[in-house]
Amino acid sequence: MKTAPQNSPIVGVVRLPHSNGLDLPAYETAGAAGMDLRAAVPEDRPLLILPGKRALVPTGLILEIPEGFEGQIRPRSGLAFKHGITCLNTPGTIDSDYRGEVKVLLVNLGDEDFVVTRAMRIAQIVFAPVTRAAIEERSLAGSTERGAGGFGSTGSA
Ligand SMILES: O=c1ccn([C@H]2C[C@H](O)[C@@H](COP(=O)(O)OP(=O)(O)OP(=O)(O)O)O2)c(=O)[nH]1
Ligand SMILES: [Mg+2]
Repeated sequence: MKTAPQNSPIVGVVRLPHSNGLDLPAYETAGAAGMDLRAAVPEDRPLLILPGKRALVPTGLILEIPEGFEGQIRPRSGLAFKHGITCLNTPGTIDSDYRGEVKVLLVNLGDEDFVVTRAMRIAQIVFAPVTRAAIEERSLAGSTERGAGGFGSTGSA
């Protein structure tokens, strides 16, 4: 089953010309959390990412995410495991009011050159509800058992 349940939020997709011919994001399996995103680089101009370098990869897509949701751009574990390719800013945040092209910031943490070819599945996007909080300034923080302890204060084992 590649379709979503009936009550799922509807995300609009607008294609930019350079995504013509590419599959739209879709869940690959019935229980997949993320939809894979494809690289909209030109067929005849693949993108080379040298070891230690980063690149902003176009998807050719504008998303219209409903208010109250966000898109999280996450790495694909296969690319990370096999090639050391991950998203530098993971999880990348796609705001519901963003109307620019979704881009994926890849970094090559491996030892070898990595070539991004057209239609390659480079990352995945997870849609998630967002809670927007209100900030209230206070003069003192209430006391807790943890207090100011952090960064390993409870021990390492
Ligand atoms: O991996 C990403 C992360 C962000 N964006 C787009 C969508 C997002 O809504 C916008 C802003 O992202 P973010 O808030 O993370 O970046 P910023 O550095 O704070 O930029 P801005 O000042 O535009 O908010 O950039 C992407 O296309 N890919
Ligand atoms: Mg921002």
